[in-house]
Amino acid sequence: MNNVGDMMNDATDIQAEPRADTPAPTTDTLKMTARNVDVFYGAKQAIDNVSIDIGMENVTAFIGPSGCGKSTFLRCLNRMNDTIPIARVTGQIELDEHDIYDPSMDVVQLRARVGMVFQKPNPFPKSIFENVAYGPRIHGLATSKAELDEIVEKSLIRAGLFEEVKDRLNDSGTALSGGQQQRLCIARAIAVDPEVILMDEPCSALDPIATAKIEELINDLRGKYAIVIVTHNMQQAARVSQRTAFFHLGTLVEYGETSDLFTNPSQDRTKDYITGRYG
Ligand SMILES: Nc1ncnc2c1ncn2[C@@H]1O[C@H](COP(=O)(O)OP(=O)(O)OP(=O)(O)O)[C@@H](O)[C@H]1O
Repeated sequence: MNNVGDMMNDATDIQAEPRADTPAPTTDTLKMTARNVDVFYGAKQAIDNVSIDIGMENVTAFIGPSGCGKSTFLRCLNRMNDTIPIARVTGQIELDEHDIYDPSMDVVQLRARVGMVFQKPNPFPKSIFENVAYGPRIHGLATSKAELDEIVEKSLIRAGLFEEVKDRLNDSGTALSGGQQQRLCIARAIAVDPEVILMDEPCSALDPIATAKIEELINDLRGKYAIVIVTHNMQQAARVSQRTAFFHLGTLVEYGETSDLFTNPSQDRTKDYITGRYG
């Protein structure tokens, strides 16, 4: 299925699944779980009692109107909110059943295991090679130059960029096109061997062709990493994800199979959103 319209047509083929009330992706290997998560910025509450399970095999999309808390919640999953002084997170979030907010958790390691790709491509002002080599080097993943070269090449191949840059690895990463820069950022995340990749509107700064390439890449990476993507674009959620979580006003309204949520939402608020009544 390629778009929401196709889904509507194919609605009769879709298997019924447990719905919003359960946070569990029933057929996936569980990778991350969040329970009763609240996030406050100072006195303002941005996330209210969110519980969700993130599976390994499927891409999970977070959708919802602007300001509903999608990015805030995404950033909880690798403690990126720690970098915002007024942000306070309560509740429990586990990665492979280990509490990521436990004081013994090494946040640098956590962010290698749970990598992040941002809205605006943000390569370091260094060469293409160095952008990818930096993480493996600081995490001690290569014992020789040959090993480091191999990691860089493999990561660029996996990010679908190698063919375009193999003859100019010493050129600056910032000289690439926006779409190439975003794939470089994905290669950078991949290079430290993550288990989860969080993507915060990774295509919002890209043109349609670059967007299509990133979506194709997400499909290729599915199953190799648990992938969570925040997107404003419902067609994109339908194209790349198998699970969708709909957020509204800081709450998780509904979470289920993407095909199910778009064709047969269980909540009125989800229905209003996907039919364009607000947002
Ligand atoms: N650093 C911050 N300091 C204070 N408030 C913040 C901060 N970041 C987000 N917020 C507030 O938290 C709420 C949720 O914002 P968030 O960016 O998570 O929503 P979103 O659904 O990702 O929105 P968008 O789709 O527009 O990116 C909003 O009211 C926002 O103003």
